[in-house]
Amino acid sequence: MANAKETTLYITISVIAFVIGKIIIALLLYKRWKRKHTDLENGFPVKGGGKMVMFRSPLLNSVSSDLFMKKTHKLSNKDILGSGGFGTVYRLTINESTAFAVKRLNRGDSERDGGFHRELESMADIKHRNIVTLHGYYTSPHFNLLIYELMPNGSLDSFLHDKTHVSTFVAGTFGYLAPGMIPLPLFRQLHICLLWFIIED
Ligand SMILES: Nc1ncnc2c1ncn2[C@@H]1O[C@H](COP(=O)(O)OP(=O)(O)OP(=O)(O)O)[C@@H](O)[C@H]1O
Repeated sequence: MANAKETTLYITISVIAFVIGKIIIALLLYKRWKRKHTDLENGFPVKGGGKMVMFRSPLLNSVSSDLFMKKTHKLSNKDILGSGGFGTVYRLTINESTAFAVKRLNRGDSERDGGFHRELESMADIKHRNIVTLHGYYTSPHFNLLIYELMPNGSLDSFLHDKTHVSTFVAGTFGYLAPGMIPLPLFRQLHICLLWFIIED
């Protein structure tokens, strides 16, 4: 009788220990999943654990890195300005008078990391009024950011190839001609001249 009681006790204790063990494992797995899920909300880790470097830029230095990162975490698809070969560019608005273009490059493979370093090296060395200014960068285990001056009118490429812009440009430059009347080769020549002026300047 005593043996039966002892056996029941052992079985009960084992079952309780097994259930508690399972609950602890489930809680740990849930915590891990939740952290991962929250981290990647909007594609930007909430706790980046990264390093932000601001170049001697009065504009970026006027913004604290905490505020900058807080705003960065709120970026979503509606802030996307465009995408390139290596990453996505977002409009980051700090306040009514301050905004940046932030290029996000995901990490994970050497090609992407290499792209970030190449762009950083080349852009950090260049300072020209016709070339967009790199204000700083942010690097973290999940992604890198390049912080650029915002070009509110978009890229030269979209200006030259987007039909709406072309029509506006043509109509503005040759007001006496209807947009559709400019022959393409002439426009191509203007295109080349414009680029030549920019490079020569
Ligand atoms: N400083 C900026 N201000 C405003 N829009 C920008 C800025 N930089 C990039 N963009 C927008 O984001 C798009 C993607 O830019 P990004 O530099 O990533 O690519 P790309 O230069 O077109 O190509 P690649 O990455 O292959 O060099 C551009 O076409 C442009 O519309």
